[in-house]
Amino acid sequence: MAELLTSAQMRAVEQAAIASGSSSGLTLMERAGRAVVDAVFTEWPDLAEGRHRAVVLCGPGNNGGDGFVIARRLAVRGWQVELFLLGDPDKLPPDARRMHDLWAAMGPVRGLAPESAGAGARPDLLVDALFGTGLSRPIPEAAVGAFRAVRERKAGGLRTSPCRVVAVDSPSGLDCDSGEMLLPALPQTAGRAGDVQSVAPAARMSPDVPLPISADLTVTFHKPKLGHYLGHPPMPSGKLAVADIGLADWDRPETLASQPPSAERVRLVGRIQHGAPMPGRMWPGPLLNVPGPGLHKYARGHALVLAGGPGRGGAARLAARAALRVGAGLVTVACPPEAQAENAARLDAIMLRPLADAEALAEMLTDRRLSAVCLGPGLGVGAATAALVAAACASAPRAPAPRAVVLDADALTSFADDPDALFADLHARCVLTPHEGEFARLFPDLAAPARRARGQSKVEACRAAAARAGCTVLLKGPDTVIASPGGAASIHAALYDRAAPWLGTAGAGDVLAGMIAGLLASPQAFASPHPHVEVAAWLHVEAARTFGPGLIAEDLPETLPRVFRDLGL
Ligand SMILES: NC(=O)C1=CN([C@@H]2O[C@H](COP(=O)(O)OP(=O)(O)OC[C@H]3O[C@@H](n4cnc5c(N)ncnc54)[C@H](OP(=O)(O)O)[C@@H]3O)[C@@H](O)[C@H]2O)[C@@H](O)CC1
Ligand SMILES: [K+]
Repeated sequence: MAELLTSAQMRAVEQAAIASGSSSGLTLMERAGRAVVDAVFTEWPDLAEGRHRAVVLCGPGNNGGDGFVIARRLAVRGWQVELFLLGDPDKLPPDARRMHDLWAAMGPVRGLAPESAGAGARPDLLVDALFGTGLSRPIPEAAVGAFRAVRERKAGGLRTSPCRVVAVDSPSGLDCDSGEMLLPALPQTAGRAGDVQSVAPAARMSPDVPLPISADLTVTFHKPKLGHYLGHPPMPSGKLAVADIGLADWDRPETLASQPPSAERVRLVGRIQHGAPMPGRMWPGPLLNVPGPGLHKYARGHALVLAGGPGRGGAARLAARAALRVGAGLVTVACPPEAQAENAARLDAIMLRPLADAEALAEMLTDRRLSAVCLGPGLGVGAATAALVAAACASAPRAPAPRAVVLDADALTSFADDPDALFADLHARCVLTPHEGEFARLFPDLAAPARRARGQSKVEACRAAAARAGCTVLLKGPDTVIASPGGAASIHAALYDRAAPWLGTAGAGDVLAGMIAGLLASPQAFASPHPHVEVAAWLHVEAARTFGPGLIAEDLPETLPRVFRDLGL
């Protein structure tokens, strides 16, 4: 479970190292530049041999300082390096100025402008050292223009090799806290492939708009930043490499993957901790609802999944199947009496009970062995569903822990007119699993357009939603965010080498709700649902990736046994 840092947290670690006297800013900058060059050669071994051509674009801060180090190190290897600086050398911060001077003794520093940057033959490598963690507003148009001008240079002579782009710390324009691209409004251009059609001021509003600045490889330092993992593909960072620049001793210890996360640091859900994959018995093993030797099925909990009327039971059956496969000892589907025949024909290991209304649910939930309830998928939008939600939440037994309640789909939308009525029902063992549309109905002021306009990230918005709701909220997307009322937050990113595009299929969300319910049904589950929700998000994507192309929602629960075997469980 890797940690993700905000720009401010990264600066604090850097400052702690410098204040200790163990490292100077100059040393860190030298290590950062060296790490980028090493990462380039690892990624593109053909560049490690022989002499090549590079264009280095340097910005007005320490990101630019790293660029001067890279230029010097490439030139020392015999590369032909052109360097352009945005801004006045006399205004560079001291460490960057020192690196500027070292480079200036080796080669020219040219002012950055699209015209000058566009002249010359296509380089083998474009180094984007314009802006990093210090970005505070949309980048200047000249920076975007110069970047594009270099990229569009024509190949010289017989060369046909591509221009690879490496970004130092982040592709310039990426807000390292929110993942938004802070770009200037650019003029509409005439429909050529790769052209910018429209870029809203200050933000890339749609994943369909091509990015004027992006990288093939981004090399960030010490730990990834939140912004690298927030957003939709294609990710402007391209591929992400994290370079050790000797700051580990000045950082705090990470929370254990098997424990709820702390409120201070956002964590990236996954098996990687301290740069290496954890064995399955360390994570997610301890958070799974697995059979112990000699344990009764009730020791793994009993999940109840509510289903809608005739012809609408498929979503609940998917959720129920997922709850059973993920480890609940027993799963019961409760449906309106008129849908009983349909469900009976489709269920075997999953039990079935008729359920007329909210009053009947309250009565059913006097059975304390029902340790988790999942409701929403296919339930229908309206007052009847809202009443079922109230009954499910109100009947939480106090001991040993309140019953877990997972609310998805129609259970959320039924409160679109009165979200406060939902929040009044919820307790700390509830989990809401909205997609962006459902989230917008419950938290209109935290929805994507509103939060972007305020410069608020998806993580901050989800934290605010969890605090308001008083329970854990999982906000779906390729960059799923999980937040709990105390401020704990995680990102599960189905991005980069964990992309799972075939997960965009009908019913996949119902399966996720069922997986969460199945894990939380365990009497051994933590009081905080957060770490179990993290595991469910991970298993969901892992099952999709394990199954691969052609996936439909039914395949997700059926792939879980293979995922568990692959984990060595
Ligand atoms: N932390 C570490 O451990 C290490 C950090 N290192 C490196 O330092 C980088 C962070 O450096 P940084 O703090 O100087 O910020 P950086 O991204 O260069 O930009 C700041 C400059 O840009 C300016 N500026 C901002 N936005 C602007 C805009 N839209 N348009 C125009 N100007 C704008 C801003 O000006 P101001 O806002 O003050 O007016 C300021 O001059 C980090 O990403 C990494 O590469 C490594 O060397 C070693 C280890
Ligand atoms: K950069």
